[in-house]
Amino acid sequence: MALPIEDYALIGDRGTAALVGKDGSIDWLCLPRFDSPACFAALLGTEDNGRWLLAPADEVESTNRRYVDGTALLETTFTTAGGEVVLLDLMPTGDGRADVVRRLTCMRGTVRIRHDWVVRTDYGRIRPWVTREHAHGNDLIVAVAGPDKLILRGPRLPRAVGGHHTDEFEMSEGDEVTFSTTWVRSWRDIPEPLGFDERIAATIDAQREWSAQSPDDVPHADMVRRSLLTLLLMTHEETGGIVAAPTTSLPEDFGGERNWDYRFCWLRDAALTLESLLSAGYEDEAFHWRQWLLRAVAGDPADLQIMYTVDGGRQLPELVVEHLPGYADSRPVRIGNGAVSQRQNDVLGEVMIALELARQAGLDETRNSWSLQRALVEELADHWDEPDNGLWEIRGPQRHFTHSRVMVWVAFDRAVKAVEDHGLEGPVDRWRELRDRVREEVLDKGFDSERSTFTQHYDTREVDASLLTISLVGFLPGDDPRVLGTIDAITGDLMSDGLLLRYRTETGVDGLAGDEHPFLACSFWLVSALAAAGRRDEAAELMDRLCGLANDVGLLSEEYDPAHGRMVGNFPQAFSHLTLVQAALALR
Ligand SMILES: OC[C@H]1O[C@H](O[C@H]2O[C@H](CO)[C@@H](O)[C@H](O)[C@H]2O)[C@H](O)[C@@H](O)[C@@H]1O
Repeated sequence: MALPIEDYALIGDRGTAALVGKDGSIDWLCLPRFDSPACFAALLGTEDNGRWLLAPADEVESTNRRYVDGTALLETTFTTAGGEVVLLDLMPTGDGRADVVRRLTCMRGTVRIRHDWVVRTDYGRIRPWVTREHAHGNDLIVAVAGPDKLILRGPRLPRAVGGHHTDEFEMSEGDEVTFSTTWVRSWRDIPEPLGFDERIAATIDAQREWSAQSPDDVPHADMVRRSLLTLLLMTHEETGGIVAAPTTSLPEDFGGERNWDYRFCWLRDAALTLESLLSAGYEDEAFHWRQWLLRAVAGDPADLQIMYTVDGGRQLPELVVEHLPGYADSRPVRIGNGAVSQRQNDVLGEVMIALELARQAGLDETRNSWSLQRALVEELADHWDEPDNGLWEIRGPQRHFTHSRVMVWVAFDRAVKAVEDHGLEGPVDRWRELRDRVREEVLDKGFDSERSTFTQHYDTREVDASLLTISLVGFLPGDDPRVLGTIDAITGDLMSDGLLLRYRTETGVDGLAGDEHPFLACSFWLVSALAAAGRRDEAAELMDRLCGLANDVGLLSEEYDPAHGRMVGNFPQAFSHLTLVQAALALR
């Protein structure tokens, strides 16, 4: 059975990423890309759905984990009655290969190690054909199934027992062994072995150099650095696509149906990620992502999707993986995401904010990049008053969500600014007129003057935590009485054990059964909104609490269950980490 979500840590090579458990088992890995089928899928099933374990065979007295400073290399220290062994896990970056490297070093005494290599391709369903071979001067194990070939290398190879490859061996103080699993397309030759020391050193150097730019003058600077590195791991190096999370179907409600696939590039999540990276001083990523965006949305602006595959593809149909029981029995396990065909009117606003920040950071518009933005704004100008599914991607009826309407205002506002402040060309009078019209409409229809709060949509008196962004995007000042009233209404209605829910599911607005837990990004937005309102002490106090919810290696999932002190939902989630960075910057 899978571990609690918080007992996993992330390693990755910016092509894909793996979850490594505190018990030394890699329980989730999709190869070669974030959205490829998993070949280790024990996270959503059992060991028989694929995993790679390296850990003491004897009882472990204590386990300590940390990332090697300034990097995403994971070090797990296991202490047993007999001694201590350190497991280093990484996926080397920058070489275009797909390898997982695991190095065990015995620091003290004697430790017996258990090795279990279980490859199951196609999301844990297919047992590959496994053979022992000899190539490049070494024995190795090769697992082949359909398009996939996985190669296990190491000084001591496990033997086939009941569909697993297992082994036990003893390590004494000073001993070191390094194993690797390499993925290639099944029709390719077995690649050269890695120079482990050189690849480990190069990966450390590259990640340290990148993370050294992370701001030090912010509260929780270590968490900010870890968040930025985590966002980097979710940015596909070759294409520039940014995934919302590297997992699918970690439940929002244990045992429930709220299980979604996040291994795709949402324009919203990616634009917000970019906004955080730019605000923290990372500018190179902006160019890369803008190129991804230009390719992904190229074509008729009417065909704009709210999410794409990592390479900008448009097909991600939502399917159910029947053979996986799901994390903590939470069915269905889904791949693909039906929200792809939704109308979400906020998305262009988020994209325009990110691109405005990129301009401010000195990234010049090319003829192509501006004409695309202009075409998208024009498309919105023709459809700006249509109802939508909102940023929470509700599966109930479409509505005029106030947050979406505010973000429509943002899209026109940033388009106007592009003309006024950056000298770009466009029908600015039309955009200005629409901007002002939608603003009046929001203030009229999206505000409940009796309660002195903005509302979730135009036909309700309910609130929604997304309304906290109203001041953050510049629609109203942070200390405007309507913003302050909204903060109070949201904290009054949506607080659960000191953390914010997105909205009240009891109203049935989202069209789903079951309930959910506080959504961490909303509480980070509250930190930013309180800071903008001048309530810095409250903001700082909440920020301290939120940072304290991260697991032992600084990672956050999508939601948190305060009653049981457990992480919930896909993990780690870009939304949580990017709003953490924004909140820390708001408190700078
Ligand atoms: O809550 C129902 C919806 O949950 C997912 O959407 C959430 O995650 C997205 C990716 O991080 C984020 O952009 C969105 O704002 C969140 O609500 C899921 O992708 C949807 O299919 C689902 O309806």
